[in-house]
Amino acid sequence: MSHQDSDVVLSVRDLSVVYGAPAKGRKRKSAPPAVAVDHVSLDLKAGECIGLIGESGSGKSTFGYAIMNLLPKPGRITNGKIELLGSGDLVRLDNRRLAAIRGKQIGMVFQGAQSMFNPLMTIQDHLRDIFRVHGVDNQTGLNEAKELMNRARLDVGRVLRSYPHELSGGMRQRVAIVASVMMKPDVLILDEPTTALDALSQTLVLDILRDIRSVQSMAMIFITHDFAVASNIGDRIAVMYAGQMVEVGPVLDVYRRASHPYTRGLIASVPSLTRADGELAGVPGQPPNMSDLPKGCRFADRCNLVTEQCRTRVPETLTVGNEHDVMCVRAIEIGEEVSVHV
Ligand SMILES: Nc1ncnc2c1ncn2[C@@H]1O[C@H](COP(=O)(O)OP(=O)(O)OP(=O)(O)O)[C@@H](O)[C@H]1O
Repeated sequence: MSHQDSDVVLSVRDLSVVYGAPAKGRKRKSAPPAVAVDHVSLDLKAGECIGLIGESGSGKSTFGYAIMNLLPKPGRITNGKIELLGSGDLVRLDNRRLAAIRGKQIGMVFQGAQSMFNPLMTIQDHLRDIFRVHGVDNQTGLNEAKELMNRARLDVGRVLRSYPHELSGGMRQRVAIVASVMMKPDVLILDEPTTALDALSQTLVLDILRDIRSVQSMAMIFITHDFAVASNIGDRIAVMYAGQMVEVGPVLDVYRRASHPYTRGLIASVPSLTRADGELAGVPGQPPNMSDLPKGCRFADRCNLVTEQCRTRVPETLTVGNEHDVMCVRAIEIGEEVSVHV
């Protein structure tokens, strides 16, 4: 899903990620490899925020880790390109070059970012490490960090002296954000940065991200399973289902004219996203097994608009509006029907 644009900072083309070792010889005893991200393309423009949503297991985190070229084993990129403006194809860079780019040109705040901290080091020690890796003078770096901490409503003096366990989860998350934007990356990937936080801390983190974006131009991919959060922070929404990007478009367009039945289900699930049994309220059923995918559309078994051809034909991506792309054979009629009702 892509629209060539001159101000694109990150261009992902046809990216596939598999968990599992490649087959050796004819007989395979281990489980077949699971395709977690399957031929996904996405362009991120300078300064924009894409809210990337989807159920657990849809491949959102894998997509984020793959962009950083930091996949946990046995994950591996089997296809595609990740072009970062000015740095080339990240898939093909060596580790030394990647280490220099990570943090400086492209940053990531991980799911449960608290684990990024060494319990034996103060926050100031952590920051010093970052300055050292990127060759930044200690005092200059510290001044920059202090300003960002103020923006993140953190008590600078106390936080710098503290060990990670002395801070609350929300404070650690805010420090993680400060640490990841300190080098002013062009792109920041945030993997569920608000999931483990209470409602107040969630709102604060979203406000802080907005505030930081207003002073330093930075494109973001904000991964979440929550449509409301994605539409609150995002300029565009990207919806992943079973390793594929099934709908991408500007927030308002997707909201008003959701054209994939899965996206419609996600919207119908807001605000009570999941039921007690873990199913999405608006989308009954479970995603397919990623090691044994169906032949046609991956959503067919859960789709209330399924037709015979959906079970045999892999859907193409259709453009239903300006920068609004949908992977469903019925996207155009579904979009028209929805817009009549809003
Ligand atoms: N380290 C791993 N080893 C094997 N399979 C994995 C590994 N990590 C993820 N997977 C598989 O890849 C698929 C995508 O997982 P991923 O964590 O990227 O999804 P997600 O949308 O980020 O889910 P969540 O919202 O729960 O984080 C799933 O089928 C998952 O089981």
